[in-house]
Amino acid sequence: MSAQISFRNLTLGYERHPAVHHLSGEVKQGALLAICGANGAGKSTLLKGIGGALKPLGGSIDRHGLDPREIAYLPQGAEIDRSFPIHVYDMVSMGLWRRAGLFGGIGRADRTKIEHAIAAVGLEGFETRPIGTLSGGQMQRTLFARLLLQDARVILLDEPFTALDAKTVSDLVDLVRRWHGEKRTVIAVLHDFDLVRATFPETLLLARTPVAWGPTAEALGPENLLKARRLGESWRDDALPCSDAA
Ligand SMILES: Nc1ncnc2c1ncn2[C@@H]1O[C@H](COP(=O)(O)OP(=O)(O)OP(=O)(O)O)[C@@H](O)[C@H]1O
Repeated sequence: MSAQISFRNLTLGYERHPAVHHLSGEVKQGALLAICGANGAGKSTLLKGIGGALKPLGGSIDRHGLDPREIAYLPQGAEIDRSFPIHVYDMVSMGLWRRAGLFGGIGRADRTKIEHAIAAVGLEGFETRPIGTLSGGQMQRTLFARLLLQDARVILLDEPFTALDAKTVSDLVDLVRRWHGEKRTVIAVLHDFDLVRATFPETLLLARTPVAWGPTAEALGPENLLKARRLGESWRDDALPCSDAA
């Protein structure tokens, strides 16, 4: 498989303070990659960099000509405004916006796609529910239905299964497996190592710098986890990029 996303000595951060640095490597087309690491390790920052919301402070990200519309991004739950007055059906239909355009209108074929996506996540009957009244699991199912409609080549998921019950996790993991079977590239930030070991063949263990990147069993081996923990004890949020600190 050829490279979908390549990193070359990448530094990402905020106000010139790096949150991810010295990351080099490539994500192959069709990869199913977990990003693991402690709180503050730079995982969400890296997803934002891949999605293009954050520009590198140093080094580069090469998306190999991928149209930005081909990248779908599911942020952490806390970043989603549930007070926005919108129904499940309309929220899911937003998955079509990038392709149809905001004022493109929704035709009969699109309505069928929306209905299928809602059915695929088990939310039939919830179409007219305001999203503010959904449980956490129902909301996450709604967001996965929106991702289904986005039909993107690359899917970025930030802690997609946090605070969900076992049935919901199992249903949503099935969708991730389906995307993988369709040769889409899926990159997910996850804290549940058992889930990662069972589902994700490849893992990047991050502690601001990459600790390990490869087959999950090796990347999450005891030595790497210990190294990641040690690195985590020495982080400073006011650190400068290495080029400035030298
Ligand atoms: N918008 C921002 N402005 C300034 N600093 C930020 C911003 N977002 C994140 N950071 C900092 O960057 C560092 C990495 O944060 P990031 O959210 O990428 O970590 P994470 O590995 O995803 O953590 P968690 O597991 O807690 O979600 C942290 O020190 C965080 O405080």
